[in-house]
Amino acid sequence: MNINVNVAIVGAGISGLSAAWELYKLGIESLIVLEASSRVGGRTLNHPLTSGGYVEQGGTWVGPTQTALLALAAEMGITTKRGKFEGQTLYGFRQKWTMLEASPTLASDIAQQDFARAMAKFEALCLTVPVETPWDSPDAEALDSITMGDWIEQNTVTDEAKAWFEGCVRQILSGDPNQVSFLWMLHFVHTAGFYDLLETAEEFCLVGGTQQISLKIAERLGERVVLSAPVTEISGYDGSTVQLVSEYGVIRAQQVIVAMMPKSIADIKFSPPLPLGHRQLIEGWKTMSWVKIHAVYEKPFWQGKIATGHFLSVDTKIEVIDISPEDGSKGVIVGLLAPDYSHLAESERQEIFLAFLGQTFGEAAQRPLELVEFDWNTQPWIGGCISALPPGLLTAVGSVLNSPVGKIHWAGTERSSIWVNYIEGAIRAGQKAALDVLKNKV
Ligand SMILES: Cc1cc2nc3c(=O)[nH]c(=O)nc-3n(C[C@H](O)[C@H](O)[C@H](O)COP(=O)(O)OP(=O)(O)OC[C@H]3O[C@@H](n4cnc5c(N)ncnc54)[C@H](O)[C@@H]3O)c2cc1C
Repeated sequence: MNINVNVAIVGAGISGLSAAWELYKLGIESLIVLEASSRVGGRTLNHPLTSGGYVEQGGTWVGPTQTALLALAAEMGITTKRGKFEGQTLYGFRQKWTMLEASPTLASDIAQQDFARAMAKFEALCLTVPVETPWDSPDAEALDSITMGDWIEQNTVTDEAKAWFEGCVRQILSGDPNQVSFLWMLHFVHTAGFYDLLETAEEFCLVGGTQQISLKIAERLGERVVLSAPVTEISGYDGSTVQLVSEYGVIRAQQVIVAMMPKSIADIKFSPPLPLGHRQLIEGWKTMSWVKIHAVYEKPFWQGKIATGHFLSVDTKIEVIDISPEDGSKGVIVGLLAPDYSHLAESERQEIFLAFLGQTFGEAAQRPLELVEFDWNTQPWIGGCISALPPGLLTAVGSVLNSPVGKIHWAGTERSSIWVNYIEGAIRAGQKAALDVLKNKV
């Protein structure tokens, strides 16, 4: 099949679909969205429960400053609900659970003071990194020459503060602080505002799940969204018409938006080859992800008996959060397990997880009605939750991140300068790419 369109979009995650929806509303009806997998939503995915309802395997939470996401959800008629049960996070290190003090004083435990001092220094440094051009930061090269793990090591004195800091970073990164550039990490956090704001990113969920946004946009775009159509080749982007090859057929487009996890772009053959900087950047990304497990119970029997619904163990690299519905109609705990657990057999992983639930929520938590797990580390076409850069790349070639190459524009959450790596960033990057396409006069 041969198809001619004004704009072709590669990837029907929330970024690609936001781009398509923006273009459609602005009068560009000649467009196609090509998606490799058999569903839309990418890193957002609902899973129906046998006991009724659903859980979210991917991106779930929404924060009050994520205004593009809240606006798009409202436009699609989707409302919000409570994100999780109240209670502060307990950090576990060497078998001891600790609540981190917001403002420790000189009378506080030495480790609490150590942690707070390091966090204040980290936040102050975050603010020096421009969100649009992190490579222009003062001392950019020095900051990009070390890992986040190196910086924690150099800036904490006590074992506890070091472990808690690593735990905090692993929580937002879903991976190892020793693999990512310190400059990249500062930029990541600054695009959300500052560290404390990251905690507010779990304030709400969407009723029906975040995948609803993509499903509803796809419904409105109808046949313009084509599933099971991986793009394998993009050619002629330096001329007047771009040609995209997919199992669906050959598509000729005036402009293209590639809205995928950057690492996956390496699977597409470009003719002519992309410029060197773009290739180095695409190949350099690291992808990382938790294994996400939901345990479902008849009732949240632990509520009222324990101090909090949120435990983050630095020792085991497991985090568990009570996300039971507010009306108490069932109990639901979500577990986020570090990528290290991806290599274990499912039964072994679940045994460890259930034992952990028993220790934190009480012995009965070892007997859920249903246990549902999803490992993003092993998914085709996506292969992770977060894309991160190792030391050196952001200063060497980061400046090409958002530059179009001929008729190709880039989207996907990694291209955003606000809430990068979150759904908010994905929507903003999609909407920006749509406007860039329009500026280039379709
Ligand atoms: C476990 C987990 C928990 C998360 N938690 C949160 C959270 O609570 N809050 C939050 O805001 N964010 C969260 N995120 C992150 C959020 O889900 C992502 O930032 C966002 O969904 C990314 O959207 P995207 O459109 O940029 O990319 P993607 O969703 O990755 O979309 C890219 C699409 O491109 C497709 N594709 C790949 N290759 C090709 C090809 N060759 N041809 C055609 N199509 C192709 C893919 O199949 C995919 O559908 C989480 C993610 C995960 C995995």
